[in-house]
Amino acid sequence: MRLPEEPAILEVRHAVRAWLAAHAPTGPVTVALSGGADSLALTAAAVAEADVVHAVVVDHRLQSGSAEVADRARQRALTLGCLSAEVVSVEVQGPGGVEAAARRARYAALGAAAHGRPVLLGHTLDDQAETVLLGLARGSGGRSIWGMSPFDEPWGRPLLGVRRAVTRTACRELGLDPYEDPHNSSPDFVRVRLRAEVLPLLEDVLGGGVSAALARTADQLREDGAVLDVLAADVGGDARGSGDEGVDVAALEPAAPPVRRRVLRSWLLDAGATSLTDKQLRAVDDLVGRWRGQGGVAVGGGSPEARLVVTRRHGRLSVGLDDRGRV
Ligand SMILES: Nc1ncnc2c1ncn2[C@@H]1O[C@H](COP(=O)(O)OP(=O)(O)OP(=O)(O)O)[C@@H](O)[C@H]1O
Repeated sequence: MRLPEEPAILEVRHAVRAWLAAHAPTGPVTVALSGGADSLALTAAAVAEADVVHAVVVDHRLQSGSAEVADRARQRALTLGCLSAEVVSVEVQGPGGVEAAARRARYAALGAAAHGRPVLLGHTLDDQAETVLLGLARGSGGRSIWGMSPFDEPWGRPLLGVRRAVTRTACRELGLDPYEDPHNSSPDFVRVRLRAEVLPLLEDVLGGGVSAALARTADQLREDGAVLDVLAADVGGDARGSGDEGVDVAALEPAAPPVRRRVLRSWLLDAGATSLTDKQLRAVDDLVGRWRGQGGVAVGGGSPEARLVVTRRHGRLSVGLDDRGRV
């Protein structure tokens, strides 16, 4: 299908072209197509810009008629010029609520269907702004306000600089009527209320440009954070030794606290810690940077009978299970 030379679809194409040049200059790509405006515009632009495009549509089977919605998206992908288009049905189950379970199932299915190709997702600048605001408000650590990365292999997000309104206009220019997921307008979802109520209010009070500013801030923080990650990988290589030998305090202590906490965080996650809080991480770091012979620090993880505890002995930190009464 030949695309019209209209401003919105040209903007989407430009974004996809720039992404391909930076991350996947040759070869086929997979597009994750929900049938919504963002991924429809993305698919059309990808077909125009990439060598070969395969589309994958995930049917979560959570609403009646979902198979028809998925099949319509599949046919659209073929009409737009994708070389192949398949629907993958998934079983949505497991912990953490339906939304989280659907996301897990979706990413697993998309990853499996991609056969090693980059998978392009239709997240826009507005999605990025919502993600950053959510992370900021929940206070779940610096990393949560980095937002989404343009390329986190295999996941590619070419539209992070494109407004949602542009993808909608692009669909109109293409004569496509995108699927409107009823969840996207249900006030039961925090993200929907952020989109419909909070961000417009912030834009009004602060005089506009809030979404773009949030997205820009995320980009800057992600770049800064990546530098700290590299430093932490270096220090961690010296301090952690091999296997479960624990952490050598002398190798870790000279590093700056944010670097130390990164090393400790990845060590603890590898050791099975879960839901690590900033408070716990700082208490573990105190065993390094503010040592005064204090006792062990319990962190999330372990089992109902025994908790995971970090202790310092003979210049090394170690982590192990301790029964609940002891520390
Ligand atoms: N059912 C689906 N099938 C294929 N791809 C999908 C599907 N749903 C979403 N996607 C892909 O994910 C992108 C983001 O979708 P959406 O914003 O609805 O998901 P989200 O749950 O907010 O994202 P995330 O899962 O990263 O939090 C879409 O533009 C599309 O590329």
